[in-house]
Amino acid sequence: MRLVVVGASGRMGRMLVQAVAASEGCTLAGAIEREGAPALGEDAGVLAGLPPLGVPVTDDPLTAFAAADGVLDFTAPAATVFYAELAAQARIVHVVGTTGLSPDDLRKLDAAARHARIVRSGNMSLGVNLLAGLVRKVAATLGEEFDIEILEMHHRHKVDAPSGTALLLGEAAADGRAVALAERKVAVRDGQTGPREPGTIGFATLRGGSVIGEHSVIFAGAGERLELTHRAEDRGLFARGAIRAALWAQPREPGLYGMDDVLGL
Ligand SMILES: NC(=O)c1ccc[n+]([C@@H]2O[C@H](COP(=O)([O-])OP(=O)(O)OC[C@H]3O[C@@H](n4cnc5c(N)ncnc54)[C@H](O)[C@@H]3O)[C@@H](O)[C@H]2O)c1
Ligand SMILES: O=C(O)C1=N[C@H](C(=O)O)CCC1
Repeated sequence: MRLVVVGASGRMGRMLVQAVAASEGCTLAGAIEREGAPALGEDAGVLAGLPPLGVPVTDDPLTAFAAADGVLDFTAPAATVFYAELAAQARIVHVVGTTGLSPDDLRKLDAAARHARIVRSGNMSLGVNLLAGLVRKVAATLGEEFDIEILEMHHRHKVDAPSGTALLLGEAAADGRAVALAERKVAVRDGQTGPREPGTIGFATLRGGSVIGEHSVIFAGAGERLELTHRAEDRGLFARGAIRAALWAQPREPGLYGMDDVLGL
């Protein structure tokens, strides 16, 4: 499968280039960065700490997409919406790892998925997607007498909160309780908040250092507390998940898929 990495000089972009180079059956068909990015013109392999791959980083996605079967996109919301339209026009697979998308951005991805095969997930790891299934089940089993709180920590460079993973886990909890997350979500507490409103799903965000990604879903009841935790130890995990998603999506019909589809969960 010929894959283009957009955001090729980012933390995830470099991991994706490494993972494509290491994946049998995959070749790096292009490496794209934003206009003016310092990495333009550099070899994508060298940027990723590999020997040269003969693929220079460019800001010309049209040419790259025309010669590709799929695009791996861990960039920023506006860029992802733009690439979704291009990928749909080129009829290639679009794997979206970007988080922090607004409801309007998500509507645009839905529209693009009428023509494109899009796989989007706030977390491409097997562990987190398994955890989401467990959270759904525990939330359904325990009921509202257990308060649900989602705690996450990431590195100091992360720009969105709550994390895409925290929101994915929140959706799973809400789903387990057959409620809408948008109506139950409490993402900020400050000052005289009053007591906790029953049935809400709380989010707490920590940022610092080089933490790759840690998430705990806490079910706090009267006299006991259940905590389910995932710790990512290597960004390569997300990159390998993205390649798995691209290979899975290649023979599918246009549509918007999740990692649960890819992993058969
Ligand atoms: N879903 C997952 O499993 C998962 C895992 C890790 C990170 N992420 C998400 O991936 C995104 C990127 O994370 P990161 O740590 O690599 O960030 P980063 O800032 O290191 O990298 C983002 C890269 O995208 C580039 N970029 C921005 N606009 C662009 C455009 N229009 N065209 C091409 N490139 C563009 C930036 O220049 C940068 O190099 C974030 O939203 C993060 O939350 C998701
Ligand atoms: O480093 C990041 O940024 C990560 N983003 C995803 C999220 O928002 O959950 C996945 C974990 C790493």
